Amino acid sequence: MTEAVLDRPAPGDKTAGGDAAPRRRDRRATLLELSGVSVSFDGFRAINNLSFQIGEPELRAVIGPNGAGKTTFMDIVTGKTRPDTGRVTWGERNVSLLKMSESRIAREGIGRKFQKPTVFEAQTVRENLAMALRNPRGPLDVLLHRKSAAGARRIEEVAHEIGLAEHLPRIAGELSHGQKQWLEIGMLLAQDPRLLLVDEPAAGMTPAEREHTTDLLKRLAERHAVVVVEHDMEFVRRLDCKVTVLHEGSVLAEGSLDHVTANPQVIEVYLGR
Ligand SMILES: Nc1ncnc2c1ncn2[C@@H]1O[C@H](COP(=O)(O)OP(=O)(O)OP(=O)(O)O)[C@@H](O)[C@H]1O
Repeated sequence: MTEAVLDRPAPGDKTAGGDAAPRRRDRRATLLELSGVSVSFDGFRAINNLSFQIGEPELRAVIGPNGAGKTTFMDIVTGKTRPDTGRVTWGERNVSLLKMSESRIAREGIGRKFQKPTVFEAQTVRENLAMALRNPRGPLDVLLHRKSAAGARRIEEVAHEIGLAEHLPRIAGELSHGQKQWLEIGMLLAQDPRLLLVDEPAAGMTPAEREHTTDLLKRLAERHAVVVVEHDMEFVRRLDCKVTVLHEGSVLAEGSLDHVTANPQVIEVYLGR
């Protein structure tokens, strides 16, 4: 299935009437699709006939009260939890993720960032990014040499993207909480993911760090599918993207934040307890 999107013109695009004018872009293809997915833990249905899709590129916020199934959704997509029923398909060829191991799913291009940063504290920012690089080793030294030069370039690129280009020689343990979060996002980027699942990126950040994180996620979503699970509505508002509200393991509402927060059922779920 595809969906039409509005986008900014590409650099150098003279057909769209100037830099500020949005234009209709190629239709966005579905990258990930969950269909009729259910999973129970000891008879309790944590995910209940869940169906939804993520396009590429796209920025999507997934919200919902405690216990709505947000973490379990990510566990299913990354292969940590296997659903009892339903389909989870991926990419142009709609391959099923359900039979793949967690490491195979990661190699397919699905990266997950947990809430708590897990960078290697004793290593430098550069070393952290180097360890994360997707770096298949071939038998020929000459090729290895070329790869390491390319790797160094890629590290610079990623560091620039996450705003840590000036911090590459620093020990990761000395970074601020926000910088560690960006480094970890960079470590995901180093593996060239197509889909990034990001769990509560704004938690514990200063206002300035939150702003940087908003900008970073929005920029990443120009080229990747980015799914942000977040409790903080102000942060979600700033992401300015489509929102999926989960409740009791199903989609309760979907659309802009204004649209979903005007939904009486959503209000009931959030405030009626
Ligand atoms: N391994 C498990 N065993 C038993 N119950 C589980 C397991 N994992 C999740 N659950 C239950 O499934 C439901 C959904 O949990 P989940 O962690 O996905 O919700 P969530 O939306 O991420 O919540 P929160 O916002 O609090 O993190 C909860 O009721 C939880 O207690």
